[in-house]
Amino acid sequence: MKINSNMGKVEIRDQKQRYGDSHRGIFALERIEKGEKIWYCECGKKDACFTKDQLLNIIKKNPKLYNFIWSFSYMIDDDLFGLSYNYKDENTIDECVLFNHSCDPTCGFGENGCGDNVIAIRTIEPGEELTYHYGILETESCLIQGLICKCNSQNCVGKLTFDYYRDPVFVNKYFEYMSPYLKKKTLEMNHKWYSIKCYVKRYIPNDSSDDSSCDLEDWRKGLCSLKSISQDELVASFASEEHVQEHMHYLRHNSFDPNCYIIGKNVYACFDILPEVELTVDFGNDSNPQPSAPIRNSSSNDATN
Ligand SMILES: C[S@@+](CC[C@H](N)C(=O)[O-])C[C@H]1O[C@@H](n2cnc3c(N)ncnc32)[C@H](O)[C@@H]1O
Repeated sequence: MKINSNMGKVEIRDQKQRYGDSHRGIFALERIEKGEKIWYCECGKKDACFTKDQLLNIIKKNPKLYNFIWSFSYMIDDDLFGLSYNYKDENTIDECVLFNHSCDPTCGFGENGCGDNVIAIRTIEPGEELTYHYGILETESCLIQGLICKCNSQNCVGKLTFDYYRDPVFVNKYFEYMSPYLKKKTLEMNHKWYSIKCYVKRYIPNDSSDDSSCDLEDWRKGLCSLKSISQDELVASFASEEHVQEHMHYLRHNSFDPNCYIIGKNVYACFDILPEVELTVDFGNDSNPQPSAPIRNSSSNDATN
């Protein structure tokens, strides 16, 4: 198998005993020093990109692609996933997609993020597996949310929740090794955050095809529930009321039957909301939307996740 490593210090080994049928992993053949560049990867530059809905539509039409898409798509932005152009043939561009996750990883992304290189974050001895923490690449709305980790490390968390970029201890340890997207998400936490119950979704225009890598940046973005949200539960919170103004364009105006309301810098649910429902607020005046603050009893709301 072709190795796109700069050193020939690594090889691909069978890992079906740990992860299941047809799983592989990347292993060190020689000692690799902390900070060494291990892998030059072209995926970020060459892969196609899709929204989650597009990926799910592709799988619906072609269920045999389920495992491939689940394993080899990765987040590059809000509701945007990179995937090999050759996905229909279940081929990847680069073997860098064979890095497995570990809760005690040996690698991270180098200077230019996952689109460029993977580096050693500590000394790696011959025979050790090369892994990175998937929390430096994925968020709560990734496809592999809830993956049961089999890394076997002492600090393995078991179920992977992918909200690690919200955790200051994790960020302190891994920020420099995160993908550009996760770095951006982490920095956004200083002025806004959406709770782990919702995510920024890209709404596909009705006339666009499922599997084209078209100009996704132009698609309308909206805040969407990821899980069930209970009445009066906190949905999103911002650093200040000023920041609500800055980011509220993600919340769609709905004067008839909004499912959320805003008090100060916080957004709450008007009633129980099911997963995959767009979150809306009555901003009052459409032409100059202002956060509305219907009188609600918010005493039971907690401004934490
Ligand atoms: C990017 S692939 C990694 C390469 C994969 N082992 C293979 O050979 O196809 C990601 C997939 O590998 C598996 N995987 C990687 N790390 C894992 C871990 N720590 N625990 C359980 N499964 C893992 C999961 O199935 C995951 O969706």
